[in-house]
Amino acid sequence: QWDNVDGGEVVNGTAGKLEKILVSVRLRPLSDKEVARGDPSEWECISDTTVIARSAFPDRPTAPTAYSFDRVFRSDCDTKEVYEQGAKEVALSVVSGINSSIFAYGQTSSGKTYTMTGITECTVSDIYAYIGRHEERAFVLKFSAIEIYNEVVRDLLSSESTSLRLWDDAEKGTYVENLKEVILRDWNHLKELISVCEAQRRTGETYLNENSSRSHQILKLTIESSAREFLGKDKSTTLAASVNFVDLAGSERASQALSAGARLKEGCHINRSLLTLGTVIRKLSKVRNGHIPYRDSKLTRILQPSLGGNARTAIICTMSPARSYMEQSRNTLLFASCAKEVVTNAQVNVVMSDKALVKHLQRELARLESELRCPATYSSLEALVKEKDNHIRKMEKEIKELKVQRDLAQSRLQDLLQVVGDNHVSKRPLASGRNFTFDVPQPCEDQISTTESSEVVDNVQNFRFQGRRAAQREVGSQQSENNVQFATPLSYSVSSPPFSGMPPTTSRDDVYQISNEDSDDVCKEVRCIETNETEGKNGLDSSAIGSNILQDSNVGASTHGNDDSRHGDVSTVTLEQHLETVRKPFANLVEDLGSSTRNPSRSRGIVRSRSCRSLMGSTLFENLEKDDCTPPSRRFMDFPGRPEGGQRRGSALNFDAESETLSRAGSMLSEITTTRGGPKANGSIAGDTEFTGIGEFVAELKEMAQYQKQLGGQYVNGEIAEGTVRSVGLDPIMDALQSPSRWPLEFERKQQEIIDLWHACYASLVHRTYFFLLFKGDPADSIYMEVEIRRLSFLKDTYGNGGMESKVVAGSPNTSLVSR
Ligand SMILES: Nc1ncnc2c1ncn2[C@@H]1O[C@H](COP(=O)(O)OP(=O)(O)OP(=O)(O)O)[C@@H](O)[C@H]1O
Repeated sequence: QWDNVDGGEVVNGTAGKLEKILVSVRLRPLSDKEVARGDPSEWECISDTTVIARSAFPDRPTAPTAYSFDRVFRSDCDTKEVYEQGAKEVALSVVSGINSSIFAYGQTSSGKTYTMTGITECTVSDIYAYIGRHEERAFVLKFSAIEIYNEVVRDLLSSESTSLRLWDDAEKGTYVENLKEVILRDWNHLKELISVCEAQRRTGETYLNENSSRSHQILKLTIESSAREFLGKDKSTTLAASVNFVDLAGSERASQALSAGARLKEGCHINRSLLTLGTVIRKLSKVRNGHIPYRDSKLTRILQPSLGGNARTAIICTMSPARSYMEQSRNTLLFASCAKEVVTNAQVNVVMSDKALVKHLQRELARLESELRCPATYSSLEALVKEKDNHIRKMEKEIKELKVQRDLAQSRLQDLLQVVGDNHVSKRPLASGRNFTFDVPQPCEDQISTTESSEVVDNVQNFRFQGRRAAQREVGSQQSENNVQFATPLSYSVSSPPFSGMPPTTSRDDVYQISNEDSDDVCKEVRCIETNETEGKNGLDSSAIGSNILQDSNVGASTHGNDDSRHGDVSTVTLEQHLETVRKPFANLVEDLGSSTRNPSRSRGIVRSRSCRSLMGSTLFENLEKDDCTPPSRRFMDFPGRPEGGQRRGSALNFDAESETLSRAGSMLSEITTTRGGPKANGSIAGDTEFTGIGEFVAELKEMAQYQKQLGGQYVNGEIAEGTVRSVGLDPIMDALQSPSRWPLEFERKQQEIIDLWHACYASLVHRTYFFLLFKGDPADSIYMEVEIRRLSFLKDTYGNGGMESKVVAGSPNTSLVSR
């Protein structure tokens, strides 16, 4: 290890080595007194590592009698052997720059001083022998000695009996202030000093020991060594370590030592220090991370490095073999048992010479100065932050511009929609199941492509509908092709919202996706004009708008019919042309509506979706509302403008083929009739009451609830009781139903509520309460169908087919569900 530290620059504090405290037990022979009183030897070393009690402990008969340690020494072992096997290796670590400590622990008169004196002599002897063998190094030995008596620290090399204070230092740890440290000249010099210490140490006569050591004694030998080769040179470093020889005061109980007066006081202090030592050892043996009460006694404060710290430690526990001290001996062995679990972390302590230290510090200073002058890392980080800041500012600016552009585009779009709405007198502006889709730049900011958005304003007016539509014979297919699309590169998904459980669409209405490369369900599609599609062939069918909206229950049978008549040539039409085309049926519709509403007060029209408002702006809806544009469904059914053969083509809904059910994934009129009580309703609810809007339905529902209440019905625990109708708690559900464009987002959350609602409705249906629920047609057609499927499935599972007839009829873009 010398070579390691002298070959050049030395790193201070090399990696330590974890090791357990070396613990051995030494039995002394029976003393003359013990022999005289016939106190038998109760302990026996049965091996080099195990000592046993020959008989059980009087107070604790079940306590173990065998104890094992690193080494146990019989009473006939001399101190040299104890040193060789129980202390030497640890003690001599000091010459390698490693701190070490040798403890003697045991009750009074057990042989601690006897043992420690021998150990100290042996160690010093070996150290000098070592020095003699290593002439290449220059050694400096320093000696100091203290005793801790009644918690007072005293310098044993000083004639003054003043109390020395303890100080804590970040580097040195706890040290004794003004402690005399004598540089040893030679081995004889040390012997003299040890003699002085013995003379100075307080002793007193106790019942157990005529010459009892009443204090804790710590002899400290510090060894510093340097390679002579490097002495006085820059490379010179020094190993410095100390070895402590700790002769503890007796660990006996005061009562046993028959202490009184001054001796009792000593015993209290001794035991306090020993108690703390025991606590520290015990805690260290269990957990190293917890609080260790080193500071509870001066003994443990001073010896802290030797107790779980930077030192190698050996403890020799001495004990009397006499039976009369069995309990004390057992306590000693318990302490030893804990001590052997304690781990220390000793490391080589290297001290640089002043010159080496100065040189090292100079190098460190130069390095730091260099970093300050050329803070490459710092500057690069700073530049990076700056760059990011600029980027963020740029993006914020772009976002701002995009928002302006978006608003502008929306505004223009609304104008356009208004134009459409003005002519779209039909009260089904959101013709579901059919597509006439165009992008609405709704606030999907996170999907706005920066590069694309700049073109929005310029291009938004140049929209064209793109797609193929089937020409309608009835209309004359004056427009053979509609290829109108929004040319704006700012596009949003117009695809139908996906959902599970939906049967595949066999000939789903045209769904034209307009530059929907960023298709996402979050972005909504607004269908305000219908187009029809037949694979590969398209045509403009203005009547299809009406046919989509107005269908009677008989149309269902032809829903999946062939659509050859729709085939037409593909061509491009202008928006104006198309608008003109779509105006016609709506105009007819309005005309028709004007005189046909049976109950005008109930024909307030579709309660529109708030989200649709947000999507489309208020203008269209305002117009629709103003026009009272939701026609009675019967009127829709009777709508004369519906072309022959202009069947809707819907998606398949795999419902019971046995029933009168026609499935389609588009919007449709659904009727559920029941054979359980009440007349069969078809197209309207019993009593010839029609509801043409959800808002109206809700109102009616509430009205019915009130009526039911008046009739004595009651709402019991959220369940439908006979003669009652659930009106409480419907609003949130209805609110959801009125926001179909939000359904793709909220469907998962709302669907159970919706199903619950239907459950309630059907429960009421069973009890002859009639409901009519009008779903507004919307892009969320597929979701309607999902609801439909679930509802029908639910009803079927719950009530069975026998009690219910279901009929799903393609027709109106509204999904009207009539139950009774
Ligand atoms: N291994 C031993 N062989 C022979 N005699 C011993 C041995 N150990 C101790 N003795 C003797 O026992 C007596 C008490 O020993 P010692 O003073 O060392 O005990 P102690 O533990 O230091 O007691 P105290 O704590 O009171 O100072 C001494 O007379 C000592 O010579």
